[in-house]
Amino acid sequence: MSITNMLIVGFGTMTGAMVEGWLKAGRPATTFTIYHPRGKDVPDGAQMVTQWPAHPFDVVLLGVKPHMLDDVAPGLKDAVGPETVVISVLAGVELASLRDRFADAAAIVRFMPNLACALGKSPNALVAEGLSEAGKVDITALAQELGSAEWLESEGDFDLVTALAGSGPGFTYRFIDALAAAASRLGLEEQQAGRLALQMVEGASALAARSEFSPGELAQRVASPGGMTQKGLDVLDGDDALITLLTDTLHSARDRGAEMAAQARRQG
Ligand SMILES: NC(=O)C1=CN([C@@H]2O[C@H](COP(=O)(O)OP(=O)(O)OC[C@H]3O[C@@H](n4cnc5c(N)ncnc54)[C@H](OP(=O)(O)O)[C@@H]3O)[C@@H](O)[C@H]2O)C=CC1
Ligand SMILES: O=C(O)[C@@H]1CCC=N1
Repeated sequence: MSITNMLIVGFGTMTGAMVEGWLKAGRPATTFTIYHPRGKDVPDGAQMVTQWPAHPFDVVLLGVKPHMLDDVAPGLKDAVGPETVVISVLAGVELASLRDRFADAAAIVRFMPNLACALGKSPNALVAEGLSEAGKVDITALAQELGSAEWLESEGDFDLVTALAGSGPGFTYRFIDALAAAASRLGLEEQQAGRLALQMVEGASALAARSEFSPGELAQRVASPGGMTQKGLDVLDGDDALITLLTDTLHSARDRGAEMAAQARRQG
């Protein structure tokens, strides 16, 4: 298979970032047809349609909110043909639930990106059923244009991976704000605390991404024995405080994925 046309249903924050990334990676805008019942602005060269297409596409990308799956699935009966790969970024919605709605599709792919797609820096988790070897090559290329392609052997960990890599930016932004708020509580001017926290995280993550050292080793390189950093790390590490907090965070997000999966199963 080779992907020359893609229908996008649900062109919002997430799929908008994906298209931005694909365009930056050099995919032609003419690849993209975007369906919205009331129309909306799309990138130059992409096509906007307000009626359901009457012909099949290479790829149909689902980007509506998970609870809206059944609002759009019936309209896709002609757009999803026997050669079509359906890609879903819907959190929690399982392959089997998607297959229930798109019985004719060649393959179903769950694709979990994050908003860094727009910069080509999203870690993209993937799991599929029905995908040929050639299809896997094409979908891997699509994912790599937005960052990386992390194929999972099975769907069992998909909600956990979603919590880590899909929701993760939300948790990271909260961490940045919390650092700034903490500095502000301790007396630093609020705006300055915000700037320092954000630039610190940007530099630290860029360094970790290209360093020969692991994050743990880098932390040791920052912490002079008996110095300031070690005193702070002792707070984060004591009683596994940070790990416990993040385990609870991922656990809660993952469980919500399971609830959403159950809702999509019930509707099918
Ligand atoms: N945001 C994120 O970081 C991530 C989101 N996701 C997944 O992406 C999906 C979308 O989330 P997100 O982009 O944040 O949400 P948005 O609300 O930004 O996007 C959803 C889009 O769907 C459109 N829409 C609503 N009804 C229809 C319809 N009947 N036909 C066509 N389009 C319609 C909405 O248009 P309108 O506003 O006009 O109603 C909106 O633009 C979710 O399933 C989520 O789980 C996955 C990973 C990360
Ligand atoms: O919050 C959500 O449900 C989606 C999944 C990952 C990011 N946003």
